[in-house]
Amino acid sequence: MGYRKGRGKKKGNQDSKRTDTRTDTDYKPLELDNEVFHKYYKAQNMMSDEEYESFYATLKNPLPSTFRITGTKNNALQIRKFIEEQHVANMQNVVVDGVKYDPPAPVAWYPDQLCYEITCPRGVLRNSPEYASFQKFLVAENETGNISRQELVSMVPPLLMDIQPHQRVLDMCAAPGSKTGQIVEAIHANDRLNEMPAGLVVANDADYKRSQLLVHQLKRLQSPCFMATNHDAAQFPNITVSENGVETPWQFDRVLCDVPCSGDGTLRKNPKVWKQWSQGAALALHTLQVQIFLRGAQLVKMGGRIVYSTCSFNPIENEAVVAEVLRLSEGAIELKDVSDQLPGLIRRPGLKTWKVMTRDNQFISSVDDIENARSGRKFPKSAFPPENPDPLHLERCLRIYPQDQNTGGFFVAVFEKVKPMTVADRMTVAKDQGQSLSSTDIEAAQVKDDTLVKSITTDEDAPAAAVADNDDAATESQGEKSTVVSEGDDASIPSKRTAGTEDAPAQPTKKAKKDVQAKKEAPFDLMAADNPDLLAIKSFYGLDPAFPMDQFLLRSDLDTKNRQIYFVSKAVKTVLESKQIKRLHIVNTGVRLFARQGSLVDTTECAFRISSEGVPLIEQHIEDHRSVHVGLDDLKVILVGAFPMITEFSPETQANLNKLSPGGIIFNVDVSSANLPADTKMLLPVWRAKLSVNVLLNKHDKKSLCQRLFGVTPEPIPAHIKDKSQPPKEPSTEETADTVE
Ligand SMILES: C[S@@+](CC[C@H](N)C(=O)[O-])C[C@H]1O[C@@H](n2cnc3c(N)ncnc32)[C@H](O)[C@@H]1O
Repeated sequence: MGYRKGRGKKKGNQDSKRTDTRTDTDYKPLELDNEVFHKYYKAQNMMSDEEYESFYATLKNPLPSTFRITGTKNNALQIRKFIEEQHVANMQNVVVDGVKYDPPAPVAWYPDQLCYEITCPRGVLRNSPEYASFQKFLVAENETGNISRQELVSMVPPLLMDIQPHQRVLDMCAAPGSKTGQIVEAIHANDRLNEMPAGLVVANDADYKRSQLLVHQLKRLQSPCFMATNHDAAQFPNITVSENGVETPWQFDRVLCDVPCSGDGTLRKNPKVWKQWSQGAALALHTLQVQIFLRGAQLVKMGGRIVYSTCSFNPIENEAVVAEVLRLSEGAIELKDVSDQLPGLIRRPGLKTWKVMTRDNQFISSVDDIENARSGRKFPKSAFPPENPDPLHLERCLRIYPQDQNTGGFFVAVFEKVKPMTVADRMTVAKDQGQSLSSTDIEAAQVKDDTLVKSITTDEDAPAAAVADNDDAATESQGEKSTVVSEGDDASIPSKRTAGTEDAPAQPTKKAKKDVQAKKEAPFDLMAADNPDLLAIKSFYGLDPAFPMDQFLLRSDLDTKNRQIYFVSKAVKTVLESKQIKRLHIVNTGVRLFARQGSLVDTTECAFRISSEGVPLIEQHIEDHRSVHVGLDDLKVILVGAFPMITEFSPETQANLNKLSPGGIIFNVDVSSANLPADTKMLLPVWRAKLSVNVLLNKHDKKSLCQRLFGVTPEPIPAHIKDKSQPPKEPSTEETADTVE
């Protein structure tokens, strides 16, 4: 159901049009209807007339909410068990105002049933104690990263990418990052004790602010394999990387092109699209979509997989783009038949023919039908159906319609690179034959590949595209000529308040081409393995001798006092060592493992503490001589108190703390008696000062944990300590790490 603030009058015949019926003095219901939309899609013959009525009617109903359980499979299965036993079991007979509501249920086609659907309306969530308790659980687990709220159909593209943990993956249009989250999780699916994550996930977006949102979203996953970049995907740069001493063009095992689109598949979630929808939106985006997909096809390795997706029903953004890129790739990529994957997911075949509509709502079958040459440029030739579609196998595309399984709409197509397409591909073939090229030769040859993408030009007069999300004001101001580009998963965009950023601004396609980087990022400099700080850390914490000491980064604009040390995967390191690294606009990479204590560290052997986000990664690789096993009572002391004295802990913990010299330690908390999913591990970074200790969590995490486990709010940090503390300058961390004696 859609609401917008304001004074606008309802248009059209209200008797024949279904509208949202909620009444609220501040809000006017949005009209859930659009005659041109209806005419346009009815004419596409996507389904029978009867089914079409059901399709159209379903679009007016609110969307059920869905979430997936994240993390390694073992952990995820434990959480599922907990949900079933502790929540679903209690929700079998929820009755609100005389109506019985079904409990949340796993989605049958989702692998291992790790995704749940909640169909009851929002009011029930608030008015049923069982649902309210479940909702509280979801909020807490969402914060810790154990679950992720995401629209169901948006989960499909990453699942069809068939990602293996060692692979290199490029997500070309990634913000706000719902699908990137799934990709990162797939890369870490096999994380085991003493095994370093090996893969690489590059999450690119042309919009710098949205890239920052993405980084914020992905932070909770803390992956050393993750890198965010800021480029127009159609011009994603060519760089070479050294692989076993051989200069090799940088390519990926998997590429996702979840391109900007008109977003009418999200109508159930974004009702404002009803009003904004126009036939021109898809036409304005078609060429950019072709460019991005083509560039993605160039960047995928031989034998690699590329997935193209939109949250639009429009064949101009879907099959027409697929047909054009298949034509341009000259047989190098093939549409894959994935009908055996995700059994149970109802999908319909791609269209082989479709109709194009003019601004005055007339259907035309070819560009030649347009008399005016200038408006002809607004109708790219490739937007029309191909003359001979059969060899393309467009039926292998997946169309997901709302009425089939009560979801949003989505389009997905899966491809494999079967023949060389670029110089990079030809080099791979040559490498297999023991030949190699110099980086200068590779670069010269790459110019030819670049020309292909650049030769596909967008219409200079095309209307600007705007990103549609939950911010009504942002989209209402776009006016008639705007094209709505939906990110599909606005549920996962942090609110302005929590994200501390503005919602995404309009995203004009023309501007997006310019690779404008809004802010100059601090460099991501690799540290020498024998850096004195690293050696001090290694010996103090007892780092495993096999730990890769050459994968640490320093963001060198930070002063020495608050120095932050980050860790990256081997694959990220290889990229950072590229001779052309300056071409890549990196927005973020690396997990912060260590941070230098700002002050009062003279008494310690090592001034670096382990950061909270680094604990899960490092704890398997350090000796446990800096670990202290504690129970829930001790946990309460450290969470509730601000800098509790060592004497406030249990006698056993006091004895253990007294054995340790001042410096960073880890509290290994026994949570077996807490009402948490089985096998929950709780490891907290702590600074042990001479007489007191301090948990090194940011104040929001500390408060949330404290409230969740003990139902109380932590004591505030006394003002005289606050003044002395020197929080690190790294964005978004607010650790008050210093202690006083
Ligand atoms: C459909 S949304 C992506 C949603 C995302 N994959 C997810 O699952 O959260 C499309 C994204 O493309 C970005 N975009 C628009 N033009 C672009 C371009 N030329 N190159 C790269 N990204 C672009 C927009 O900023 C927007 O974030």
